[in-house]
Amino acid sequence: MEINTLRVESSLWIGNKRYRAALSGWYFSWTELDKKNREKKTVSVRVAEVIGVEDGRVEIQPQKKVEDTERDFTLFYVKRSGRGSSQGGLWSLGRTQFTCPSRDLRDQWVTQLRTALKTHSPSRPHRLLVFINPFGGKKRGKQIYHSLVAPLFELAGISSHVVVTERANQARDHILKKDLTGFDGVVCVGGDGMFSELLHGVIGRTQQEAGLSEHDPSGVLKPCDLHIGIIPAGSTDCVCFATVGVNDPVTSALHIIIGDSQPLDVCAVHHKSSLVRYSVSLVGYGFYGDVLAESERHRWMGPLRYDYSGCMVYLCNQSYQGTVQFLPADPGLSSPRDKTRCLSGCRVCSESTEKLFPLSDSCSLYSDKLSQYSNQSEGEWMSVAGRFKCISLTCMSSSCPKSPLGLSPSAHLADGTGDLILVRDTNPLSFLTYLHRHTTSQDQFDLPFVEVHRVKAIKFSLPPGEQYDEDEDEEKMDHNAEVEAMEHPDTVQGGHDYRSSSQQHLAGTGKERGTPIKSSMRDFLCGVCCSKPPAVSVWNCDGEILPHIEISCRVHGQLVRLFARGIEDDGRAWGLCEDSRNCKGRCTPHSR
Ligand SMILES: CCCCCCCCCCCCC/C=C/[C@@H](O)[C@H](COP(=O)(O)O)NC(=O)CCCCCCCCCCCCCCC
Ligand SMILES: Nc1ncnc2c1ncn2[C@@H]1O[C@H](COP(=O)(O)OP(=O)(O)O)[C@@H](O)[C@H]1O
Ligand SMILES: [Ca+2]
Repeated sequence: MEINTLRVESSLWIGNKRYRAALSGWYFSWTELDKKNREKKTVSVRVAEVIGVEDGRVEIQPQKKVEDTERDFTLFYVKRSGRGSSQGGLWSLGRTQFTCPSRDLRDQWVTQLRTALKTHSPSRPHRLLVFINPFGGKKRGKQIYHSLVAPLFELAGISSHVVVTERANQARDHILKKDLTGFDGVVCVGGDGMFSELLHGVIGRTQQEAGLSEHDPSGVLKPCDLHIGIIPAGSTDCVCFATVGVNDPVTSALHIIIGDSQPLDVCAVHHKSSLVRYSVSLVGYGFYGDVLAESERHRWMGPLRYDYSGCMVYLCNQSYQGTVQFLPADPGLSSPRDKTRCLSGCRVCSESTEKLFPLSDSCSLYSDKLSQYSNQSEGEWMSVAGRFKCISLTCMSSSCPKSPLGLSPSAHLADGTGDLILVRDTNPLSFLTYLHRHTTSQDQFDLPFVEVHRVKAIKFSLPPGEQYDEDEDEEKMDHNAEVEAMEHPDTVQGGHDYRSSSQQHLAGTGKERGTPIKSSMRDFLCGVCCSKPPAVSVWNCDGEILPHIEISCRVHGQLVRLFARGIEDDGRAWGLCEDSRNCKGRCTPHSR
């Protein structure tokens, strides 16, 4: 073996083929040699993407098997397996078994590789707190974690403390109240609802520890240090899809292991002067609110409940009046219609980091932000009033398997802004065109009844005549929730109501609010033709129904960090662009 400060090199075998292996800088690579020592194919692995180096011949799937042969070592690393297919962004565990000329050389390689790993990958987590929702999605959370994720964590030397939740909000409360010393991150195995619990726990805890109130609508929040990991096992899994590019438990586990870090904008939703919830994907009124409210009654259908409810709500053809005020973001930086995609290492997001946290190092991040806010004039609020099919605010693209490019394909994960999409009342066919464009790469904003604005904050209010006392309405809701619980015990699992308190709160309020909550198809269709159209809808906040209608939202740039790196650009950033017929011109060279 030749070792100098820059390079370690020796001959090795893989099976009966001879290779020259070299560890230099950020890469470990091995090149096949023919009998005349001519170089053939080379494989290179980034040291930062090595998962583990083990003595002997080791397998971890389907079961762990170790054969401690003395001249061998096994390298585990990230392998990009979905290139050029519809699974771009998909990672798997690569494994190569090397045979060295002697045991001594094997020990040297293992030591050198492990040392390089520590040097080039200093921010890997060592200890994680994992929450599994056993009822999320297709109810496979426990199985997914134990069969696919735990063996990878073990291989990478990560110790994890696992909590299988027994009730909604258990994960949030655990993060808010329990001792978290020694944990480098929290991980959820579940859907967007489970992620939202971790989000609320982590943000709440960080503000508590900093002595800050979360309730001031114009207050500054402290960015959170504790990273969040998502192992997708839910219904929509939008946060995972939009930050990783695929919904795959192994890919997400590998991003967690190598300590990837993706900052994420968070929208704080307030009613008057109290915090209602945080959101990262969708704050939606009208169509998406109604779909969620309807879908809660069909939880037993699993992920299909959204398609069923989507069709039902579409048939109802409702629209709602209101006034949306918004604070536009700086148009010089980016626009929701600039046909770019926020990809791993995004320029707009990095430039925003400098704007959000000028001259910052990690210690002064928060105080810098505070002074920046206090020095900054807010800009001018704009206002749009009318009747809408839906109003959506999203801090990121909100791409998901149903909509591979998302609600706002050019939105950014970490630029401190959100995209406000206003879909005015229109005929059912035009609205269907709008919805359908979410499933193709056709521009859903290129329709006369749709407008989109990049914003820092919004406020929603009902028309003066439609306003009502929401507090009085909430009392009605309490009564209706009791009736609902008696009529529909199927939504109650294991003695606990599966829905969160705000969902329970709104259950059965179809008469008051614009949700077609009817118990059967007959009632439903009857409701479509006979009943008076409802005046108000509900807000869907990342899959939770909000207990208020008049709300204000503010985007907090890069408030949390995920174990992710954004979508890697493998030429498929526009989803369908390997197929020029479907691309419809949106696959512009500058977007790649
Ligand atoms: C004609 C096909 C139309 C497809 C329209 C797809 C739009 C998809 C936009 C998705 C935005 C997702 C934002 C994320 C929300 C999640 O946080 C949240 C919670 O997720 P979890 O249950 O995993 O915890 N999910 C949701 O609120 C679900 C929203 C899903 C809405 C899907 C609506 C499907 C609509 C189908 C309409 C069909 C009309 C057909 C008429 C003949
Ligand atoms: N053990 C549990 N029992 C009931 N509800 C739970 C439990 N654990 C988590 N939840 C709640 O279930 C809701 C849905 O979970 P999620 O994992 O997002 O699945 P899905 O994507 O199918 O909605 C979340 O809002 C979460 O708060
Ligand atoms: Ca954003």
